[in-house]
Amino acid sequence: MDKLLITGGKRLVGDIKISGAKNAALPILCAGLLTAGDLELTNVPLLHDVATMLKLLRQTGLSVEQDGEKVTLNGSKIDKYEAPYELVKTMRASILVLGPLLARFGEAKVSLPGGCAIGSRPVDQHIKGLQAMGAEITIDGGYIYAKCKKLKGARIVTDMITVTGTENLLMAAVLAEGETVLENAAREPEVTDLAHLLVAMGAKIEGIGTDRLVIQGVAELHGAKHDVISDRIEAATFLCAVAAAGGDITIRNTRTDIFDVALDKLREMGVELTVGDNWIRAQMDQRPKPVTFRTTEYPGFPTDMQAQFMAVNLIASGGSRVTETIFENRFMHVQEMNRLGAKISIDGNTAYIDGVEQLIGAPVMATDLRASASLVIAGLAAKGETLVDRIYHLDRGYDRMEVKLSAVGANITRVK
Ligand SMILES: CC(=O)N[C@H]1[C@@H](OP(=O)(O)OP(=O)(O)OC[C@H]2O[C@@H](n3ccc(=O)[nH]c3=O)[C@H](O)[C@@H]2O)O[C@H](CO)[C@@H](O)[C@@H]1O
Ligand SMILES: C=C(OP(=O)(O)O)C(=O)O
Repeated sequence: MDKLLITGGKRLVGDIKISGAKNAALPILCAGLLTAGDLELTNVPLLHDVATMLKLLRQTGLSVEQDGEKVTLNGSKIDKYEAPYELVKTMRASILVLGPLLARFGEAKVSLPGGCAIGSRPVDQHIKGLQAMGAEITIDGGYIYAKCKKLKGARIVTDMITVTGTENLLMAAVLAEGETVLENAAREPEVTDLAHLLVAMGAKIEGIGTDRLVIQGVAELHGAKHDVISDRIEAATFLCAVAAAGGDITIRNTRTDIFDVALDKLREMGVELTVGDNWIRAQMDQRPKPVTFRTTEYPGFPTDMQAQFMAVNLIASGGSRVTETIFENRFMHVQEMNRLGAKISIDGNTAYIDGVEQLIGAPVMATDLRASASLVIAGLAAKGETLVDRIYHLDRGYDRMEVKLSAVGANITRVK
């Protein structure tokens, strides 16, 4: 099993190119199920989750051609409407085939994703929405069986804001008969990116970027070309790395308008930011100042950046509070951080961090994707060697993180 060996204490200097967003690429690849035409996608990140999604989509009969970050899909020969447990268990986003398969082919059999390290993560809202559109849904043997000759538009109010729930229902609604209104829709930039692709395929969607999406179903969708939005979570992760380790880096191929809250927090930490049209320069030459925050849905502070910002707080010049409101178990990194000499205590969904002057390297274990990233950041700031185990979590969502970090001067290598 691969591990990352980090010798901390190096300043980070240079340029890093940000990849396409995992959380946009995954639903967008599933949109290939909605049309018999060609979808030509660029800026598709080279991630394990993308490879898993392509494997899953190939099993349905979808044709996939991949040339680096360019992926062309053709859905004219799909004849299997299933997502098996073996693939779904490794990637929850597999649930995103449910809406498109049901909408275009009238049936789908998708394994229930189950929980994961960060929480129980039910998909009841996906099911409730599809039922409102007329789908007959049964659960048997760990699988969701969904049937409906033709989905019908409906007004759907989800109990909470759900990102993949909104995406699944959006992809179902574009081929449903009549009007669907999705109230309480997620506004994450990745949802918006999917909506723009669907419009390019001929879908009729109003309210893109708001919490009320109004969709007029169309009989069929055609092919389209689309450049996947850049990954704001990857971008923020590297900015946190420089906040913790110090240095002067410029991230490129990034959007600068979709993570204001994170940029504000970085400034509060003492990072000097210069923002261009598609780049951000971050300079840090002081001990970080502590920042207190609570995670919420977009445009609030993203749960997917919680662990990385906590990693910077570990060495801040004072105390901070981090409150997680989206997932019930997203503090698995805390015990590992404490092994590096951090001082964190947890009370309910709030972590209290007492900044220490210096972390000391140690072997640590990654428990989920962003926890892994946070341990890498802590390792870059720590004195001595940190060995991060179970980095298959990291590879799910970061394109060769150690290569990008080495290129800006980090002492980090992948070991077997
Ligand atoms: C592939 C992808 O895009 N993953 C992102 C997506 O996950 P995902 O779409 O799974 O997360 P959701 O937005 O659905 O989850 C938000 C909250 O709603 C709950 N919930 C959700 C659906 C449902 O049917 N019932 C229910 O109770 C969840 O357990 C969680 O507590 O959004 C999360 C929140 O920004 C991010 O951390 C993930 O990186
Ligand atoms: C939680 C995440 O992803 P997923 O929903 O794919 O598990 C994440 O990207 O941090």
